[in-house]
Amino acid sequence: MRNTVSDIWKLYKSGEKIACVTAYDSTSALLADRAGVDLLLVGDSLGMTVLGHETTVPVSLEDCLRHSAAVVRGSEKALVVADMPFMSYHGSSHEALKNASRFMQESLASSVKIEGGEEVAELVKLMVQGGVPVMGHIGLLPQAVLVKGGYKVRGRSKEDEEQLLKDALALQEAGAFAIVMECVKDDAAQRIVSALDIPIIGIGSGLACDGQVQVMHDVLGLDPRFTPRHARKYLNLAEQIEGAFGQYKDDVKSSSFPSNENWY
Ligand SMILES: Nc1nc(=O)c2c([nH]1)NC[C@@H]1CN(c3ccc(C(=O)N[C@@H](CCC(=O)O)C(=O)O)cc3)CN21
Ligand SMILES: CC(C)C(=O)C(=O)O
Ligand SMILES: [Mg+2]
Repeated sequence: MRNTVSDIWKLYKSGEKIACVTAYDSTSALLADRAGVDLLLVGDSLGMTVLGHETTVPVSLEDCLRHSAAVVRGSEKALVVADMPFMSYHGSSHEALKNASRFMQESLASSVKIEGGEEVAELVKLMVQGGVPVMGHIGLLPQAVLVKGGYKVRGRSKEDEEQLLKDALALQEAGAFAIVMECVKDDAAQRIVSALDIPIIGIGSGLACDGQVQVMHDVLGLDPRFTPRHARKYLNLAEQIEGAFGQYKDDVKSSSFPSNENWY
């Protein structure tokens, strides 16, 4: 039986850390699921990691729906959270709710995630009332990269720390089942985690968080172009894959592939 928000709360209440990684396709979802990862996030980071965009801004609703469906098909146990992409929850609450329901009904995701704090709390409340489990996302908000002028660590000033705490409390009050907290300075992060009664899943926000989320490509060392400081590379897949492709290419060129067990 697939994890529900209750299973995630059980982990939180027992003090067991929640392990979350992004997934974008059914094969990697299957592997992370078998490894026992609690929660799979179909991040709109797929725009950068999979589709080759420079930011997550060009990612469409259709992109996210298709990849979410693939992750659901590949996994059995993990709770699947689908990121709602840029501007898919800003027009009107009517449109936002309609878009959220497509993740639940077409992709069969178990929940959605939206970026923002106080400003999206009312919308979170409406989604939860409609039966959509919602994960919040505070701190560094990649969808705001163009208005912020870059990716900046949050919680460096006292005012910013207060705002982040207000945002977290507003999301909790609105009924979010958990919150991703991205790139928030460690002391601000600790304060927010202590003040909240729902799991805070950190990325680049220190050890106090109730769980951690990382981008799959960063964990696997799959993208030779970029790895943020907050990631730990458990493999250097980029190097291994490039090596394997090179050997394959050489074998084709030299006619050492295929051999008789490879033909019919
Ligand atoms: N592969 C990948 N991993 C991610 O974690 C990730 C994505 N892509 N794409 C979407 C967002 C963007 N993220 C980012 C992007 C840049 C920084 C970055 O440049 N950080 C600086 C610190 C900046 C500061 O000090 O204010 C660093 O040095 O790592 C961090 C997170 C996190 N997300
Ligand atoms: C980095 C995580 C939290 C995310 O939102 C994504 O992968 O899109
Ligand atoms: Mg995202």
